[in-house]
Amino acid sequence: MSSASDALSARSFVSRLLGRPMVWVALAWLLAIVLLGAFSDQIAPFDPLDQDLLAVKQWPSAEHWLGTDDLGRDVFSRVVHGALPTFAGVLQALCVAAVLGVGMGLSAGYFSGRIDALVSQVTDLFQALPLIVIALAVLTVFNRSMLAAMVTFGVLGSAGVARVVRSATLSVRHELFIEAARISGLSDLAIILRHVLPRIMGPVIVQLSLISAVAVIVQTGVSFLGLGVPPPAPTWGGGIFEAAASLNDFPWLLVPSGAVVALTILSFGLLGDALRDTTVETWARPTHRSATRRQVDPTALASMFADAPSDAVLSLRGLHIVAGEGAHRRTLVQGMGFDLMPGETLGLVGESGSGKTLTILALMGLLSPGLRVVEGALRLYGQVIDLQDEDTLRALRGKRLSMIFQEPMAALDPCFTIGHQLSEVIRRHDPMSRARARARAIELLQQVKIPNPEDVARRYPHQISGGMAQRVGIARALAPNPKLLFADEPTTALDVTVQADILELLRSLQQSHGMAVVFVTHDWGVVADICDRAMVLFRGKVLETAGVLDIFDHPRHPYTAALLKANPHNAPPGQVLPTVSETLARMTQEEAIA
Ligand SMILES: Nc1ncnc2c1ncn2[C@@H]1O[C@H](COP(=O)(O)OP(=O)(O)OP(=O)(O)O)[C@@H](O)[C@H]1O
Repeated sequence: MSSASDALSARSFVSRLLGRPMVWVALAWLLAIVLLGAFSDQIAPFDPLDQDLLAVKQWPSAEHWLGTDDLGRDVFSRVVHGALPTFAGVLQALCVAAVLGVGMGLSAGYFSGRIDALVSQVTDLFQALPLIVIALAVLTVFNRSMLAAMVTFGVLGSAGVARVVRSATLSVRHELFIEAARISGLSDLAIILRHVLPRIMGPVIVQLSLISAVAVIVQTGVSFLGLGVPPPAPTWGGGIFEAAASLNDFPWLLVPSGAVVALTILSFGLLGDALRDTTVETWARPTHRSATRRQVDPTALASMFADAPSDAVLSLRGLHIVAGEGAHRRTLVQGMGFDLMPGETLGLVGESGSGKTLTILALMGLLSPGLRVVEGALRLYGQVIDLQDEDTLRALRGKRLSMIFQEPMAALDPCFTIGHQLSEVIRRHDPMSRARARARAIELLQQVKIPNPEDVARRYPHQISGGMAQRVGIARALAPNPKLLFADEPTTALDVTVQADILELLRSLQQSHGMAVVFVTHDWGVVADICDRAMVLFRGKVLETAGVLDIFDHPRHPYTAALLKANPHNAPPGQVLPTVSETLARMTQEEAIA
């Protein structure tokens, strides 16, 4: 699932980036300059070194498009010939900064400990050194070698890249898929190249585009000081240096070389900004689905609930969720609908991938980027809501709709104590003093039967067990006193002995709070234990909905019967449990024989 959404995010990243007109302008300029430089011999009308002392300091004309300089050389030809050395210098600095910075940052972030300390000291040192003074010293020692100056700049600039890469690596290093790759025996190098590097490319590209802009400035600055490539070779910085000498009597000379330098720096800067903004929009924020949604007629929406019981807490109709666009579009949930009565627990049952989680995430307005609701409406306590309207769903989240997650730690921020996190939720929904919120947090911890709640409130999430974390997750979900709770397999990640306790807790809390609950599970034992009705899903569609006793005794759909037969709770000891597909195939054969 994560790789699919990553691919979708990458596609949406590129389309968002190219959707910015300034990116096209910047790319067009940089590409034009690179092409001019690459084909300078063919494009430049004159030899950049050819002097014509009878035509010095001329204004632009049909013969000399950008005029001539103080030695009568064609300015356009010199600018065009100066492009390639400039870009070659940028490339040299970029390669050094990228290899060194990414290498140091990845090692520091991934291995931590002594390597991290060493890299920190090296980057501190690089950042403390005065760039221009070092560059001048290098140019003196290496006889005005621009390559040496650019390599030096790349080395010193790598410190900034290393810092960005280090912090990005630290944030992905402890993700589960990295641990899983480690356990599966992948070498550190393979993990870094295959799993870490692709995840941190966004900030790395942004940083490198900014380094390119600074490389142009450094290169031009060095040439301007007369320490770069010696005259009469054409360089942009050299052009500015020569123009400065004629500033009083022929100021035009400053315009061509000054403009190309300024526009190139501006283009790298614009590209860097656009990359940063697009990275933030695509990966850090859910997509702007609500901004582009089509307007739905409120009467048409309301008419979707003509058959819904009037006293239902929540009614869902016609939910369609899709992933991808055009030829890549896949329908994941199709025409989903149900009614939930006050105080009722409805179980959503189905195999993995049947659309259970997506359904409740859509109801919370929490679908991840790349997924979208194309149709569907919700009626919540009489209020009809278009499910594409994420703003309205966001306002309901927490207050009226609450959720317990499958992974207990998912709802908890590792940086804050349990008490702080609960108080924060309480105060967001009901403004009150910190002391009162803390007392209410302790009360909630008592309600979810956490022993010694004062002590637990002072602990951080990593200092409590998985079962306790799930109790805290439940307390957090209950904090705003919701009347409707979504529970996404809240016991799956827990030890079996703890599972029963959590189920018991949920049942008693549901009764005491009078909440209606939608319970996602693939465990028939849980359905029997806690649900009033069950709804069976298959490939994003509802196959049947019935009371729990009914569904166990008289499943109407063959798939439900097959799913029940695959229930390990019913397995006769010593016999192999039939799979759902085996049972379905046998049923089809028996039907054919009959
Ligand atoms: N972000 C996504 N991008 C593309 N496809 C997705 C995305 N999220 C989920 N899917 C697909 O949608 C389908 C339904 O996923 P969902 O998570 O709702 O399944 P589920 O029934 O909750 O399964 P499980 O019991 O394993 O959690 C699956 O085929 C899944 O691969």
